[in-house]
Amino acid sequence: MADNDILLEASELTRVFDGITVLDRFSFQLRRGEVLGMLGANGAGKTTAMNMLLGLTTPTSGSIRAFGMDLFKNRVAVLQRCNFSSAYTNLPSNLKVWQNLKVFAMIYGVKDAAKKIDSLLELFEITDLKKHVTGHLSAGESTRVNLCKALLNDPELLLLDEPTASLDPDIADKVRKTLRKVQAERGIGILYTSHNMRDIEEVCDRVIFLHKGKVVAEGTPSEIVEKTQERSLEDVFIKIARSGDVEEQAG
Ligand SMILES: Nc1ncnc2c1ncn2[C@@H]1O[C@H](COP(=O)(O)OP(=O)(O)OP(=O)(O)O)[C@@H](O)[C@H]1O
Repeated sequence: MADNDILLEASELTRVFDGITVLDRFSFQLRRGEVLGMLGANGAGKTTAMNMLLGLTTPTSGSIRAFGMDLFKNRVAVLQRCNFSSAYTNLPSNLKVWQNLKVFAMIYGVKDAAKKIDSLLELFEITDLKKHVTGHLSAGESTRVNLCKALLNDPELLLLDEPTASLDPDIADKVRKTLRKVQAERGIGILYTSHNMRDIEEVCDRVIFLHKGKVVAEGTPSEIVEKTQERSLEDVFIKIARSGDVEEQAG
């Protein structure tokens, strides 16, 4: 595979907080056009890893390369080509939805921002929320506004932290399909966390399971289920969360 197919590469990322290792030699590669799921129980280290990949937390050791560049030495150049959305981060609450998106569009230097904002609101079926005050939105509405924000700069690399966490099943289904469509059309690489295994099976090409900061299983969702001889990805998740590992069965 050509090196420029690798959008993001974490090598031996380790983070120690107060003497406790919360990320332990975590390595992975994310390729252009791939959706990689990062799974693990509460406290497994996913948010710590996401924060490092956004340049917000420094690793105790290890390195991150994005688009072939060292993240910490080329933070601005890297972050211009990325974006991020989380169910748990809020946009400024006093602005209307379009004002918020306009501010981000200006920060990102988006050309023809009004048209871009309208097309993204339409994509996530929230055009009717354009003039609503952001702080008055429901959790699911504000999640979709956040996703609009995350696509404003046409990122090549997208970090999504539980993007469907607050969505009802109908909207979650639509959002998954929309994300998959946009991702396939534009060849975006996505790192995706979720506690919803349906989400993961539908959206992710490949997954990594973290337990106490260590990678304990890796592969396509169906490969992992087959190798571990569990009944479903959800069963694999529960097994790892409770016993810390899954045995891979031979043959
Ligand atoms: N700044 C910090 N100082 C000390 N400990 C921290 C800090 N940030 C995270 N931790 C610890 O690191 C571990 C991993 O936390 P992290 O938030 O990365 O887990 P997570 O996999 O995202 O969990 P969840 O699914 O609950 O969001 C936890 O035990 C947490 O308490």
